[in-house]
Amino acid sequence: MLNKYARAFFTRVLTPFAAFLIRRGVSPDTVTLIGTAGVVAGALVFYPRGEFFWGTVVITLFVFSDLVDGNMARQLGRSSRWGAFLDSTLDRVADGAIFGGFALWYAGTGNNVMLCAVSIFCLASGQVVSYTKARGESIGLPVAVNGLVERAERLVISLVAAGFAGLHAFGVPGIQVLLPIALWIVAVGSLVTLVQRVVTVRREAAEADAAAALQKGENASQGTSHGSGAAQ
Ligand SMILES: CCCCCCCC/C=C\CCCCCCCC(=O)OC[C@H](COP(=O)(O)O[C@@H]1[C@H](O)[C@H](OP(=O)(O)O)[C@@H](O)[C@H](O)[C@H]1O)OC(=O)CCCCCCC/C=C\CCCCCCCC
Ligand SMILES: Nc1ccn([C@@H]2O[C@H](COP(=O)(O)O)[C@@H](O)[C@H]2O)c(=O)n1
Ligand SMILES: [Mg+2]
Ligand SMILES: [Mg+2]
Repeated sequence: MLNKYARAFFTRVLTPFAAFLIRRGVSPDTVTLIGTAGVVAGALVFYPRGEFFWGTVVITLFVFSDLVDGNMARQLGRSSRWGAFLDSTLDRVADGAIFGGFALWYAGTGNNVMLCAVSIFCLASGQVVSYTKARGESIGLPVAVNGLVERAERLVISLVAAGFAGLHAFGVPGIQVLLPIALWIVAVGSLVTLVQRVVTVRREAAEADAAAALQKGENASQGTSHGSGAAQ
C-alpha cells in the first residue's frame, strides 16, 4: 500500500537530493552500500542496548537511501540488473539487522522470551515474504499481488513504534508498550502477506502449467497432422 501510494510523494521530495548527489559524483551503488551500513550500525549498536530512540533516529537518517539510490539510477538512465540485485539483497541485510536488534534486546536486558521469539518471527517471515516474490518472478510468474504488509509497512510500523517507545528513556511513562504491539502487528501482518503471496503463486503456477500443457498438446497434434499429411 505504501509502496503504491507513498512512493510517488517521496520520489518528488527526494529527487533534488538525488540530483545533488549525482552532481557530486556519487554513484547509486555507493548510496546503497552506505545506506545499508548506516541502518545496520544504527540497529545493532543501539537496539540491543534498549536505546530505541537514538537507534531509530540513526536508522531513519539512512533508510531513505533505499529510495534515493533507485531515483539516482533512473535520473542517470543507468538502472541495471546489478543495481536491482544489490538493492534487494542489501534490503534483506538491513531488515535482518533491525529485527535482529530487537531480538537481541529481548534476549538480553529486555528479558522477554516471547517478544524475542516474535522479533525472530518478524525477521524470518519478512525475509520469506520477499523471497516468495523473488522466487515466483524467477520462475516466470507475474506474482501479481503485493499483500498486506510489505517491506515499507514492516519498516514504518516498527520504526515509528520503536522511536516513540524510546521516549520512555526520556521520562515518558507507559510508551514502551508500543514496540511489542508493533512487533505483534508486523508478525501477524507478515503471516497474512505470506499466505496471500503463496496462494497467488500457486494459482499463477497452476494456470501457467495448464497453458503450457495445452500448448504442448496443440504442438503435438499439429506435429501429428503434419506427419500424417506428409505420409499421404
Ligand atoms: C518522537 C518520536 C521520534 C521518532 C523518531 C523517528 C521516527 C521515524 C519513523 C519512521 C521512519 C520510517 C521510515 C521508513 C521508510 C522506509 C522507506 C523504504 O526504504 O522503503 C522501502 C520500500 C521498498 O523498496 P524497494 O523496492 O527497494 O525494495 C523491494 C522490497 O524490499 C521487496 O520486499 P517486499 O516488499 O516484497 O517484502 C522486495 O521483494 C524487492 O526485492 C525489493 O526491491 O520502498 C517503498 O515501499 C516506497 C515507499 C516508502 C514509503 C515510506 C513512507 C514513510 C512514511 C512515513 C514516515 C513516518 C514518519 C512518522 C514519524 C513519526 C514520529 C514522530
Ligand atoms: N544501486 C542501485 C540501486 C537501485 N537501482 C535500480 O533502482 C531500482 C530500485 O529502485 P528503488 O527506488 O526501490 O531504490 C532497482 O530495481 C534498480 O533498477 C540501481 O540501478 N542501482
Ligand atoms: Mg533502493
Ligand atoms: Mg530496496
